[in-house]
Amino acid sequence: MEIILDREKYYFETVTNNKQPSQWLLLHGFMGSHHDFDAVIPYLNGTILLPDLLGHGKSRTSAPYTRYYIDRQIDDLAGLIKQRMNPPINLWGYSMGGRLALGLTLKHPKLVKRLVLESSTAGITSSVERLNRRQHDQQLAKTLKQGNLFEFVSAWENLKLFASQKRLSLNRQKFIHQQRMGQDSICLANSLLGMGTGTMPNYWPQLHELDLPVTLLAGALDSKYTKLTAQMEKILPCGQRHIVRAAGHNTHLEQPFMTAKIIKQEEHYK
Ligand SMILES: C=C(O[C@H]1C=C[C@H](C(=O)CCC(=O)O)[C@@H](C(=O)O)[C@@H]1O)C(=O)O
Repeated sequence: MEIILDREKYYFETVTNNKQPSQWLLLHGFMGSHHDFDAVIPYLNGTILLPDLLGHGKSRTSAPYTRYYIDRQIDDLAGLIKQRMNPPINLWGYSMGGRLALGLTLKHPKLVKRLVLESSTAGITSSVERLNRRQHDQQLAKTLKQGNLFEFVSAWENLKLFASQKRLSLNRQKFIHQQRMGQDSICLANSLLGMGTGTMPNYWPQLHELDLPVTLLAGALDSKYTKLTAQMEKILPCGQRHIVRAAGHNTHLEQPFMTAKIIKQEEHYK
């Protein structure tokens, strides 16, 4: 299905698992798509909306990088929730999708009743680190703008962050590789420039405002995001962190059953 949000065409799919009233909006990560959560969806209850985020999958655009600013995308997704869902909803973001989900919940708190942040962050607090990250992302964007998608994806897949994915079945590795190789390199470059981790606001000072249940997920093999989620849990009034054993950054891909079990276990209490 497609929807026009602030003059941009978004593609999304809807899965209805059962007659449970739960509503989920699932936001994929960088270079992902609505297929990102295929392995975990069968374990969820109710109705699940899966958009391709701006510049990803079938939501391609010729818009400049400024259209990707997180605040613009937050308002796009708020429009999707208001027009196609019955808020407040359950919102689950993975990695880049988690940064977007956090920003959406902070800006539109009435739309979200529960937030799940998988392997995500509230941004970079140090202005020097932010500048360094922006410069790093600009270099990555330059590679993509030169059309070197294969070179970019190969380097990305060899990041330490994704080392555990080399233990996945060849089918699963092929799935995620093809999902990345199927992207538009110019759109990816603009996504990095417009809403990279160094460009987004620093949300850390606002975390204490979130009075809704927040489930924090991190893979036991992902040392960077296990530390980041521990810091977030200390600040969040209703934060609950779970470490997914035998998983790295992408817990829903590497351990879909355990990831879903944690999500549903928390659902029981809320
Ligand atoms: C490389 C780092 O940060 C990137 C890693 C994860 C995020 C992401 O969405 C990855 C999705 C995937 O490939 O499965 C990405 C983002 O938030 O946009 C980060 O830039 C790092 O070392 O933190």
